[in-house]
Amino acid sequence: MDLSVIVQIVPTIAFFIASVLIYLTSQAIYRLHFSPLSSIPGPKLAALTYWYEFYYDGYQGGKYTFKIKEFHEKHGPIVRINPHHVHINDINFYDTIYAPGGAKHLRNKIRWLAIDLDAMFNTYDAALHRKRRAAVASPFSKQAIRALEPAIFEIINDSMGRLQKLANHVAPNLHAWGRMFPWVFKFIEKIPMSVLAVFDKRLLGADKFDKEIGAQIKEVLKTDEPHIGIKNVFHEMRDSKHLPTEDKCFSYYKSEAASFVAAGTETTASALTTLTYFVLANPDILHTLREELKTVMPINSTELPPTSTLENLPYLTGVIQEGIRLSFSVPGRLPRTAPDEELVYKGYRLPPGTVISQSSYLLHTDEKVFPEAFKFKPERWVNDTDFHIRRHFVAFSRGARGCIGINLAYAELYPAVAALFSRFELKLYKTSGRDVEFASDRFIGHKPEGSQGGYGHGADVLIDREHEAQSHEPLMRHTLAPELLALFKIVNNVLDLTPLPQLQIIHSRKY
Ligand code: HEM
Repeated sequence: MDLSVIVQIVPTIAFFIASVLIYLTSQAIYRLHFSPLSSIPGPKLAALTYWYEFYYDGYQGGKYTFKIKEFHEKHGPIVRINPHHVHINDINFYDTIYAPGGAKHLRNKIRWLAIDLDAMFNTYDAALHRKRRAAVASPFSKQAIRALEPAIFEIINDSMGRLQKLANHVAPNLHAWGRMFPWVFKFIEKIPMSVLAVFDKRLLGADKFDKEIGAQIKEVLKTDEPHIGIKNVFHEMRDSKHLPTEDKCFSYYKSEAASFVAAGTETTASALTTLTYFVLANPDILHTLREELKTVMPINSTELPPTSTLENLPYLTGVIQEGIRLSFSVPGRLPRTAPDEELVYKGYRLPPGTVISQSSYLLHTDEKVFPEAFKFKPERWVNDTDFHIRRHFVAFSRGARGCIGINLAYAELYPAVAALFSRFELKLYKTSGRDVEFASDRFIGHKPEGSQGGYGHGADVLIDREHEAQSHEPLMRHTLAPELLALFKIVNNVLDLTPLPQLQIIHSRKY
């Protein structure tokens, strides 16, 4: 290059570098010394740059939640975890953030979350969210879910029957590649599933789901007339007076269906597999559970008592609560902002717009509330007569953005657990506590790399018949949860679609 050109561009480059340095230095000084959050305790590096959070969550893979726990141990109940985000670990301040009355506090973008469907879950505008949620509130109400009980039982009985039948057959153990590369979904969303299925036969299930769901939606969209008879969620949305007209379309319904599948399967399934592991790993727990179940249902019977009866069983309730608590389905920060309000926590002023969160992982492993927190102890719920630990239980979050599927989750779990442990004698096979351990927070809690849960969603619980360890082929790769969602007619065949936790039954016999 001509020397005169170099002489000309050097000052420009120097100016550019100097400007960047001045900008970064002034930003650093501001963040550390002048930001309204500068007095909040926490590591200086976290206050200085987002790269700190990214290092743990992006580079190390979902590890920041564990680091945040360490920050709290060192700095107390309030810490600054990035330049604009304050994390609090105090149940007494939980409702102030999440359930302040109405939808005053907005959900902030969940960092590193790959899925960005235009559905209720990802709606950040409070007014729009209210309308979208109101449109589906009724089918998720306790009353509506109760009305589905016969259908839920039918599906559970069907699943148990298939479990029995499948016990002597061998099925392939599929590993969806989406497990390893969740971001791929961002791209594949744009490509028709039928095209993708040509390249990966494992996506044939997804293609089938895509077509079925598409056909259902088209059918619903054929007319504007209110639906008579049993409604599915699409009828509910179409007939809703709350849902904005522009949402009453094919693409929105499809996004919402995908969001329900994502939010409703992995979470419930993870609770079911986690509790299955712990119950089978602890013969005393299994024994106590069965003894209690015997009081309301004959062993070996396909008749299930009403869910309301099962809900009154204290030990079964304890088993389910511990399963949900220790599955760490949604373990991390659920960021909120208070756009028009200054919040004050223990004298620390958090100006309007500050991103604030708490994490269920921290609250659910607080030794003062849950002694021996990582142990599966159903009795802690039985003895919770003063509702002390129930008050600290936030697996479903709270408030206007709390889980809409909570009633469905319990309506699935109670009869499923009752049926599973009263009808089958099961034994763990090649499964240890590590396979259900929470190792990485990717919005959904993931299991350790190399475990049965894989470095991805959910956990596999391998179950074996007591004395027949010679043939250990996995026979079943799903939990009941996805099937139960079919009740809403939004999912017909998700079993081969999603990288779901696998309940692999080697063999089972009647108990
Ligand atoms: C054990 C099972 C489940 C757990 C632990 C769980 C947990 C959660 C949590 C923590 C949230 C976020 C709330 C927030 O940001 O404050 C959430 C939201 C949501 N859940 Fe669940 N969930 C479960 C089952 C289900 C089921 C069965 C469905 C049924 C489709 C479902 C559908 C949803 C939806 C649609 C949202 C978004 C709500 C909104 O943005 O208004 N969940 N869930």
